Amino acid sequence: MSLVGRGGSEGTSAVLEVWGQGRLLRELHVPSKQHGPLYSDGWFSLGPAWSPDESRIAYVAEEPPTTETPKWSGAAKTDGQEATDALPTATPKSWQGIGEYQEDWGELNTGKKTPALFPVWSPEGDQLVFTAWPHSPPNAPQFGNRLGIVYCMNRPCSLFAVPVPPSSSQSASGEPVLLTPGRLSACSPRFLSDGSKLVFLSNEPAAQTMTHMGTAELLTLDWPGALQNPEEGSAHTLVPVVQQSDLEEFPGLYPHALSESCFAGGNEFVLLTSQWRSRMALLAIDLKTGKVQDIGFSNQSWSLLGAGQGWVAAAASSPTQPPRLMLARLPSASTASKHSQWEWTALGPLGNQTTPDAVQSTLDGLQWQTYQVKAMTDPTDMPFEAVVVRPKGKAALPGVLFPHGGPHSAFPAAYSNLVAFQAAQGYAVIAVNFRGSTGFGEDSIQSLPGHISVNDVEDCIAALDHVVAEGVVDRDRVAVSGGSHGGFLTGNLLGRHADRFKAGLARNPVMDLSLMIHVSDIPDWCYVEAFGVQEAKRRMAARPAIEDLARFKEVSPISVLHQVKAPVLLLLGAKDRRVPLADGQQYGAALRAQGGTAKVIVFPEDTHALDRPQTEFETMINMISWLQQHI
Ligand SMILES: CC(=O)N[C@@H](C)C(=O)N[C@@H](C)C(=O)O
Repeated sequence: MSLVGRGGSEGTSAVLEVWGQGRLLRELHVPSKQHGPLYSDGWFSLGPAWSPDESRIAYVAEEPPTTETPKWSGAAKTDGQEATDALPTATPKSWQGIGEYQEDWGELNTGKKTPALFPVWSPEGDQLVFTAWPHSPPNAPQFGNRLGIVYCMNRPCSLFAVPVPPSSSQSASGEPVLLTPGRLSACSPRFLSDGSKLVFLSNEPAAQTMTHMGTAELLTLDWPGALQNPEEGSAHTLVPVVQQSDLEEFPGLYPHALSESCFAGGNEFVLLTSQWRSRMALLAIDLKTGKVQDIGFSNQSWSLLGAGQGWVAAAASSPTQPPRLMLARLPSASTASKHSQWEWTALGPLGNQTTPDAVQSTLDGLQWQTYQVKAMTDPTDMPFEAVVVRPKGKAALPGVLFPHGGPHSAFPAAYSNLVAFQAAQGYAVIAVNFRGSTGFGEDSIQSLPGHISVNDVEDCIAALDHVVAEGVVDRDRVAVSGGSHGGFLTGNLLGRHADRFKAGLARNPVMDLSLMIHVSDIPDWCYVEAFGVQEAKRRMAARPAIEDLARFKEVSPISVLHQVKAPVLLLLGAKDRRVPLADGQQYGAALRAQGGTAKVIVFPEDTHALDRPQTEFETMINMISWLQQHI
């Protein structure tokens, strides 16, 4: 039977639908006094889950809101008066106050306050295993607020098991057991089908260093041994952190989570999608040896959809090919270690939507290539890459330099509407995976904090010089475009290399860290990236020192605004809690005040990603028109 959870209407906080035999079999209405809204956001929960015998359901929901009736003890006492107890009549009975402000989990998690459970059922159905995030992270005790969690794998988290109470009982029985002592990070618990092991991910380097993303580890715990004897060091590391790797070598793991159905070949493999240099790779990891196989075609980016009943389903795409549904029969245990045994069949476009002929012929007219670029600042021995998408042909084209956000993320050579659209309009889009991007080893990630506005900026220039020298891009017709930290790079490139760019396009850009630090849901990010890991740990404070603000200013685009010559388009989300609206607005106003050209568009309902369908459309139209006007 399958389960669907949805929000309830008046009086109920959730409805759980039980489906079977192609119809709705049962609806369970949960009264709103029981708990708040149901979670199925893919971070705190994937939605409701059956116990192994399908007799019980576990899910994550918001705790009921706390309300408080204000207390008042009558008039203030004057000198010489005897203290009296609060007057019972002084407490209003007919209404409730709103209670103390409760923090939530920041950008994209507005209103989510106390979920902190992501349960999976133990194989016997007698325990729930879950990930818990402490509300005040032990690696950043200096901040008085809860810190944002989206795109932040550095938030400490642990695995716990809690005994499931008997059906007759209303409350949990027994204390939760910490399964991962001694670790700052453990998440995504998944049981092997035979119940012998718990497989999980750890983002230990990110949690230790505070960089928002890092190289992950894959680990196992014996079950139920881990429950009976949870000791530091009892987890077995299957895939360790990779510090650095050569071009053809495995560069480490960068998954966001393990998928719900991630095991293949009985208990032979765990499957996951991970950044591999400038590509998303589909990996099969041998659960006995930890050997990692890249099982997709290397000219595509992959995304695992699920595995089960002898099959693996995945989506594969490239910058010039929208995602296609791919299916492979799971190889038998004896042949699975040979790469050639993974034979994929393309079933057609994902979502069953055929690509219209006009779109297909436009895409057929595009080409893409990944370039290896040499760094010009220290450390020069670290690899980085640029993916160029452009119309077919030999002529040098007007270029759009396109650095990604994060900064510890990457542009994978996968399909992107925005990039394909700009290439289809005659531009060469140069997506730069500068040093510090994910997918190139932990040393590369750690090389950037403390050097932002220098190394990331100079890598973008080196990538641009490289493709100009290759004859791909016309040096005199270049724009720079990016979002968030990519917007930070856009602003810095426009100011620090003003003669190189004819236009700038920035989406929710970080233009002034000394402004952002006070209002963002990730103030720690400003310290780590501006000062570097060690110095950031020494300085971090909820109330930054004057010298800290000076450094934030120094690395920020706002400090080189006076050198900007290009017109700048700013696309901003009014509900962005990561890089608040004021950051882009201040930049636009200051650019105009010095006689420059700024066009500012504010999307009133948008958050950081600017990804609501109409916003995406308007963003693309405005960007292309800006490019056509100015380069
Ligand atoms: C960690 C983080 O959110 N950093 C922002 C400044 C940023 O660049 N965000 C990325 C993820 C983005 O592309 O929006």
